[in-house]
Amino acid sequence: MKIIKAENYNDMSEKAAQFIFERLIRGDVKVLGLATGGTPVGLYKRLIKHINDKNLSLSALHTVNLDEYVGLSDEDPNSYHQYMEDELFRPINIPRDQTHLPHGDTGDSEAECKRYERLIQDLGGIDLQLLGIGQNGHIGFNEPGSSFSGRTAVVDLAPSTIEANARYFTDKNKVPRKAITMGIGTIMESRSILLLASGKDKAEAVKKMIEGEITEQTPATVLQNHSDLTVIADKEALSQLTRDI
Ligand SMILES: O=P(O)(O)OC[C@H]1O[C@](O)(CO)[C@@H](O)[C@@H]1O
Repeated sequence: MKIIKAENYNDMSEKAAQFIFERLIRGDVKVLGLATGGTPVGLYKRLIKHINDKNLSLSALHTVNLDEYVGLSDEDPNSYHQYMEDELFRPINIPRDQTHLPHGDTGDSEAECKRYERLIQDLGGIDLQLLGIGQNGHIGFNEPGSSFSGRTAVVDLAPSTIEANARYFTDKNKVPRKAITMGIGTIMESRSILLLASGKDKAEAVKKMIEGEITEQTPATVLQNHSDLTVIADKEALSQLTRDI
């Protein structure tokens, strides 16, 4: 595991944008795994600028997102489809049939999970997967207790996750209770992983992820077993580590 310490959120975002952009330019990343949530917003802003300033062609790139809420259509303003349109896809020139997310409203989520898992395999797997981390140590929407060998599946969201994500919804009662998420087994097969964390709210989860016992009760601890994991986190998120970075 490589840990890169950032001064603050902006510094984390710039370091992460550089990290991804360098690998895109080198052609190392043909399939890029993307994340949603508050954490990567600053990274996406900067990545857009790097891509557009350098006129980098993304014509061969495929992206696969970690998750989507069950019950929301692709057009729903709270869907992760719309988040990705707003935060990354619209401002860059990427073929839309190469940006992939699970669909939340197919009416047959089990079949959708199978389709999405197969798609990832058909693309040849993920070269670089971007992750955030939940305060309870979740990755994607894999909540505490999720199997380390899980594949893309429908999951129930933890009450704390519903609470944390309510800030994006006008009505807290409208936060979906279920999501489709890439499984931990699927995520762990990514050839490289980049995890971002910012702020003291994430410090306990980050400490467990880096120094804690590997347990399904804290999903992110499985990342200790990954052979190519980079963590870019700011000082506050790293503040509970017992060792100095
Ligand atoms: O970046 P945030 O908003 O703190 O969210 C952390 C994690 O929680 C999720 O948003 C899911 O609740 C993940 O997608 C994200 O990685």
